[in-house]
Amino acid sequence: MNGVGRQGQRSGAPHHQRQYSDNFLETSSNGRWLQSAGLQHLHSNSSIPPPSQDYGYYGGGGGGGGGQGSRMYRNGQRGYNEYYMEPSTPPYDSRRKDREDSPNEFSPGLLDLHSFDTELIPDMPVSGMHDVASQYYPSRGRSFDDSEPYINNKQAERARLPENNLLKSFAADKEKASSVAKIKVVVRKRPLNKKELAKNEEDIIDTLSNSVTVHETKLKVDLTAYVEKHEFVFDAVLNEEVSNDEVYHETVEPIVPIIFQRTKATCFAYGQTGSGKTYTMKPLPLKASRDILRLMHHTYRSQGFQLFVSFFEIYGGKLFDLLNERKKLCMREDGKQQVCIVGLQEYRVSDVETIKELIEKGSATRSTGTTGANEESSRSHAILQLAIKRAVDGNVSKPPRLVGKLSFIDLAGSERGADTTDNDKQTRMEGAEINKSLLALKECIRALDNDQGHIPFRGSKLTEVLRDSFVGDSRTVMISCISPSSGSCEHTLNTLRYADRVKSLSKGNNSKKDILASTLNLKESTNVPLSSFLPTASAFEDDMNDTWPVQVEKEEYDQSEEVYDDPKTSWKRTGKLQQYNVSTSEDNVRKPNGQSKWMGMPKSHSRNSNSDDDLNALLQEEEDLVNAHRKQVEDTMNIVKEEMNLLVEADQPGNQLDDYVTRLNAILSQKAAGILQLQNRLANFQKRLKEHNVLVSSSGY
Ligand SMILES: Nc1ncnc2c1ncn2[C@@H]1O[C@H](COP(=O)(O)OP(=O)(O)OP(=O)(O)O)[C@@H](O)[C@H]1O
Repeated sequence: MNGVGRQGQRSGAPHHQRQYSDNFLETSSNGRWLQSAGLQHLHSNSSIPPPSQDYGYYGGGGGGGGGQGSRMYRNGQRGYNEYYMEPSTPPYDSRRKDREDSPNEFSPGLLDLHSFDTELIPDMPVSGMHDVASQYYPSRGRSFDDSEPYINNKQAERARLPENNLLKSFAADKEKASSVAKIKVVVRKRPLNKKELAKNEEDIIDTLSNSVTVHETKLKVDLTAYVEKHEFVFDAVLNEEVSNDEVYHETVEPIVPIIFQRTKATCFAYGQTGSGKTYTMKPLPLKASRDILRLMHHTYRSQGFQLFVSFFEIYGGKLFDLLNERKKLCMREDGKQQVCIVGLQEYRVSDVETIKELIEKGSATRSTGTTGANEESSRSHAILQLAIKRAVDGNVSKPPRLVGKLSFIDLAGSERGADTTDNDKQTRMEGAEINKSLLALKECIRALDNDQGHIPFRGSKLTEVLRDSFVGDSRTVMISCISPSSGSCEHTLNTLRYADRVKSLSKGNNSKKDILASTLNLKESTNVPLSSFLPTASAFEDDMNDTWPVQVEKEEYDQSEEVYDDPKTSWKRTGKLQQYNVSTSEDNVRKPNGQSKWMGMPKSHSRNSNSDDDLNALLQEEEDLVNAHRKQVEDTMNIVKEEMNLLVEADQPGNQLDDYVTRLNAILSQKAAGILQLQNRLANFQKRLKEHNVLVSSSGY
């Protein structure tokens, strides 16, 4: 079964090879993120390296391209540094001695509660905003490296436009930034690995556009096999052929410009052990740094922005500085509930080479071990932060204040109790701690999902760090990594369900898209006999175009019971549902006054809905709807059961197990009550329908 991912979607674009054979000279997408941030004028085509190539620098499966990639990187980098960077040499090299003496060049700063300001700098005037590129080179394709020689008189004149024009340009960037989704959830499927191939494990994941389908083989009581299909829709789904470059384009690239707009952004990878989190996360900070430096040295030139890097891990519930010989760190909360990490060293950097070395050093220091599922498993949560700072009021004698921050979190992999039987005591203890923190993360997600006033961020060190990602003017990208193998089916479903839950958190911001996505997800879990298990692209398309989204959206969003109480209006609204395509009509978006799209359907579509066929179809749809909901509730219960298992793993002295159990029990009862309510509604619906039937036949229809 071949997954068809985003590649297929990009018509006309050259087909990307796997990570190890990336097209190093590919420029078609170089300007995409700039475009998305309204900065397309910075698009480069020549003397600097493209912003997001994968240089094969990091190991793993991508190693094949290392040689060429590294060469390309060095060549390109030279050109880049010549223009923008102070001369730089690696941080721990004796050749650097002269630079190390200069605190401005490469200065590890010891951070404490006072100097590590997690609070963003107040909005500052942007006088003297240096936006040469947007003034001089509005067209795509011009490299900003060679901007100066091309300035002609007209352009120079434009450059002298009053300052309020520059302010407008800044405001436009800001506006563009606000259009980036608050939470973006992306799924990445990795290829089958050697171990899985050796065991003849099947690829059970299909991807199409931004939907992913898991084909779960199950047995009936009479032992006949059948396949249960679980469908999910996310903001993006990346299949096994997608390169790390493409992952960057899809995830981090659009949020890079936003951190100059006083925003904290976080990208984290989630998934079972061995699913590809580290492989996915490792290249991202370097790619982002490259883009940040470009912006700093061009669009925001002379603005006094500085870039700082820090890298630490959470291992066994404790924090360690990965750039300072694993020094133990403390986490504190200040009066404004901002989390500060006392003692964390952060490095001021101004060139990509240095950042690369810091990342490599930190990664090498990270705690890894071997688990049953991954020989080089990350046993900690690693957090790499890129902070943009600026001197307040241009006063360089004062410590610079934080402008924005981009955090990369490579979570340790989740494991089931069943996977850990081969592990030694240490590994099991680590696993318990990892599961405990992931459980705390899920608790927070659930609390946010339920709009609970209290979000238990203090449940673990991990959630304390992640607090920034979910509150205030933040942007979050979650990359859910999944294995394609049949042996990982249960894990994969758990990962996708939680990803789905995180996605639902962004509904408020991105209503139309998310409503559609969310409703489509409710189509998941359709049973099909094994014999009919022949998925095709067209079959998927058919599925996507049916009427489910409309119905489920109503079920999910319409809290107004009166919509159901009036059979007459209900009939008018629901007749010929197939004609309404959720994804295209503005009317379909839920209105602020609580009315659903149903109330706003065009009259011309509301007429001929009185035939028996329609009645039966409607009844069938309603039944299907309730069944789908019931299935979803069952799935939720399965998740809770799975969490119970995690809980047992996390059962360490001092953990408040009872609290967890009580909360999980409450969720279970709530879900059970939900099922009951749905059943009652169905019964009520059927009763009203029968009455209506009688009415319709007696009136001569
Ligand atoms: N998309 C991919 N293409 C090729 N190889 C991959 C891909 N994703 C992961 N791999 C390979 O799979 C193995 C496991 O990946 P990785 O270490 O990133 O998993 P992980 O989720 O970080 O695991 P853990 O949680 O145990 O640290 C590595 O050898 C990696 O190179």
